[in-house]
Amino acid sequence: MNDIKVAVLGSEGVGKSALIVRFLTKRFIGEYASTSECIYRKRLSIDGRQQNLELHDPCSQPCEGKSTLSEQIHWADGFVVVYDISDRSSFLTAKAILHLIRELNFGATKRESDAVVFLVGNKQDLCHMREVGREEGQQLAGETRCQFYELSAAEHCQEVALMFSKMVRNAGLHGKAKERRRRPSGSKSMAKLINNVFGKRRKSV
Ligand SMILES: Nc1nc2c(ncn2[C@@H]2O[C@H](COP(=O)(O)OP(=O)(O)OP(=O)(O)O)[C@@H](O)[C@H]2O)c(=O)[nH]1
Repeated sequence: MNDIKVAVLGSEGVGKSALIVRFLTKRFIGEYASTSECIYRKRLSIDGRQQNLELHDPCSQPCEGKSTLSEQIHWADGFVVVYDISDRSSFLTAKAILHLIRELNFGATKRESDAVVFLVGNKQDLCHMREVGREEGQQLAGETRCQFYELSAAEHCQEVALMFSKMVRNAGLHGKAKERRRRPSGSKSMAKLINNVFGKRRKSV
């Protein structure tokens, strides 16, 4: 059985951990300790087939053994690139990441690679503080040939689950066939994940 590897990328504080935790536990906890990057593993049944999912949650802070963005891109079969709709600079970072993915992901065919890159505008509940229009997100997704979602990890449980399920399905179908470099990164069990969601700085919203 092949593992499906999905990297959740984006600048600091956009809600990468919140989205992953929402998907894995159905909960929004609000604060996440992330002093190290980690891979969360989950076994899923997709279209009646058992799949092992590995979700990479990078650490935005400098930390020991931290992988580079290029290494993360080479490792993954699929990408969820996240920005915060209330933070324009995070949108610009997402744009740069999408361009790098397109540049480095040269092995995949166009059809394959289009299906496995998602752009996610998170924190949709903060639309009163919006700095990035929905149309801008849609336009960037069109330009970089990826699928676009606006979501709120805080408020949208089902939508977050649907987005990740679609990614897992697409990455399972179109994942890189070539042998990939594996990052020797720490993995966390679900119990450890729940125990680790404390102690991080709080961003006031
Ligand atoms: N209002 C609102 N806040 C959110 C949402 N998602 C995440 N947050 C908050 O944003 C802050 C950062 O969330 P994280 O999930 O830690 O962000 P991250 O991208 O993993 O951050 P790093 O690990 O530092 O890169 C936390 O205070 C979360 O509670 C959301 O959908 N809405």
